[in-house]
Amino acid sequence: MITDSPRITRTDSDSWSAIFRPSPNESLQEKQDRIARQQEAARISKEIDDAIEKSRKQLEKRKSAVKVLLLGQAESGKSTMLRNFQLAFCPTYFRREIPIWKVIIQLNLIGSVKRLLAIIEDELDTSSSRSNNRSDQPIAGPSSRPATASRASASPHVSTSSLSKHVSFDLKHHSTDPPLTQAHSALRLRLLPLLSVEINLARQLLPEFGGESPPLPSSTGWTKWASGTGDYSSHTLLSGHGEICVRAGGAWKSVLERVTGTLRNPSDNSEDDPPDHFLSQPIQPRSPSSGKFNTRSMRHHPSDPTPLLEALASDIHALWTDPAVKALLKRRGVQMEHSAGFFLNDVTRIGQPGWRPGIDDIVRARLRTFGVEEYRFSAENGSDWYIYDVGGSRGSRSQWVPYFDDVQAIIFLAPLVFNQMLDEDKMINRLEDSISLWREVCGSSLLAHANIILFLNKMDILESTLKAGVQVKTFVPTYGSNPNNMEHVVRYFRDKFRAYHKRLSPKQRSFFCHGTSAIDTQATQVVLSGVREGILRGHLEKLSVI
Ligand SMILES: Nc1nc2c(ncn2[C@@H]2O[C@H](COP(=O)(O)OP(=O)(O)OP(=O)(O)O)[C@@H](O)[C@H]2O)c(=O)[nH]1
Ligand SMILES: [Mg+2]
Repeated sequence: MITDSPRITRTDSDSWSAIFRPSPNESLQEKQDRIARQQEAARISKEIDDAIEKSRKQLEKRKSAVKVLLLGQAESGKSTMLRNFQLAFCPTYFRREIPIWKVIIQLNLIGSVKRLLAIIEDELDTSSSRSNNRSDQPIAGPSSRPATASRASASPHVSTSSLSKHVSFDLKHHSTDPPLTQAHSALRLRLLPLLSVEINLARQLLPEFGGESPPLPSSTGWTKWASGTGDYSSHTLLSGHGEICVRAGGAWKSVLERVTGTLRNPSDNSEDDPPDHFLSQPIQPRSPSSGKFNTRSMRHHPSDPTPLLEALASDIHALWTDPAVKALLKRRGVQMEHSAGFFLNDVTRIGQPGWRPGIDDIVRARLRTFGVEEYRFSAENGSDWYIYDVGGSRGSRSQWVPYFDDVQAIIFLAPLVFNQMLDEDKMINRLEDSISLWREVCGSSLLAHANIILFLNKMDILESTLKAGVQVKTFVPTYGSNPNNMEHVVRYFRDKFRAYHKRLSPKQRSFFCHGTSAIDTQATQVVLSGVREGILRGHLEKLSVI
């Protein structure tokens, strides 16, 4: 049956050696050609052997590397924590990405303007249909139409379930509220070009521009530019977040590098930055004038939002600080300051020529993750780290499972935002969702071998919420009459998380918990330093190295 195999092998090898066998009457030129062919074949063969050896070594290295998974609901701060890792593990890489973050922040700002304009337009439409026969001044007065508020945190009336599910707003008319006027309408028109810039950039980023839902994350690739409605074709002002989404891969970075004129050749080693050091000191951003990304001297790419933002910064500022707009937002229960990627208060600074984001800006930027992004860091002690950043929205969670396999540690981010609802389901309280996700992660048999480290994130938001007098018991009836202060609230929820961890873990494991504020990079680096040591120690113990 298989008797002809040796014959095939012999024939192959014969024809192979025949290529290099000198012909009986070989001329000098033919001899030189033959030797050159032989040398080239040997070179290619060695290259293949080297490549095989390299991937074998890489596989070995990967097997012994530390793998950490960042888990948590959308907006829990996973990617922000990753940026803190980058700052600590590889500041050079972090610094190189500053121009990219500049565009993201600019787009976050444009997203907020877009949201503001949508609310104003809605108000103008409502009032013009109401007062068709009235004079033009004022063109809009107070209206009681509820806005499409993204975050439910103001004056809530809540239901009675364990954590509140139903929130409505106190929408009172105030006849003393300043009305919208023609001036607002004019301002709105002046700001419209910002939307074109956004659309232009989306065209750069999205071959599937105008597509529907975010693309599947399994293949590497493209960024999804999502507005609240997913309608990019229209220049009308739409409601919704205008939130930027990226899909795992990294091609989106090249697009933004092109737009910012900072696209570098991967083989370019002319970087004058010092090499990365594991957990080095936080870096200071370069001053605008010293950096090679100085925008003043640069000719802008047509999709670069910088020139338009520089030109319109004062208009945006005027709109944002306008008393009539403030009153309108208040009436509609919209608290934009609490939205992720909120930069309206910084518009004057961002609109200054040559502005370059600092670390504090970058950790406040919002870029939604789809799929799973893998990041590799090399520690100065020789250990290799793989950190996986996942998309946390409810629809993305099934994609986490393949990464559970050989992960050593999970950093689970649970923001104690007891008075906020999920973006993807406004009926579900964020903290309630975090707790049920925590229960699933703790109880997963696939993760039985992994250490789970809980970061109670967004401590700064908890603090300001409690300071504002928002009562936990309003949203979490079981909190009862416990004191409404940081110490008691944190302890209450930490104990809740700890109890589930103990009860649901398939086998006994230690409970690690830290209160964090991922936008406070200095404090976070101290936490990460301790966490890194702990993870590495556990990992080495498992490998029986120590
Ligand atoms: N105030 C405050 N904001 C935070 C904190 N951590 C993260 N944020 C902000 O919250 C927003 C969302 O954070 P991300 O890191 O993008 O959230 P994520 O968990 O990666 O979300 P997905 O990618 O959708 O899964 C960003 O604008 C961050 O700047 C924090 O501790 N305090
Ligand atoms: Mg993310």
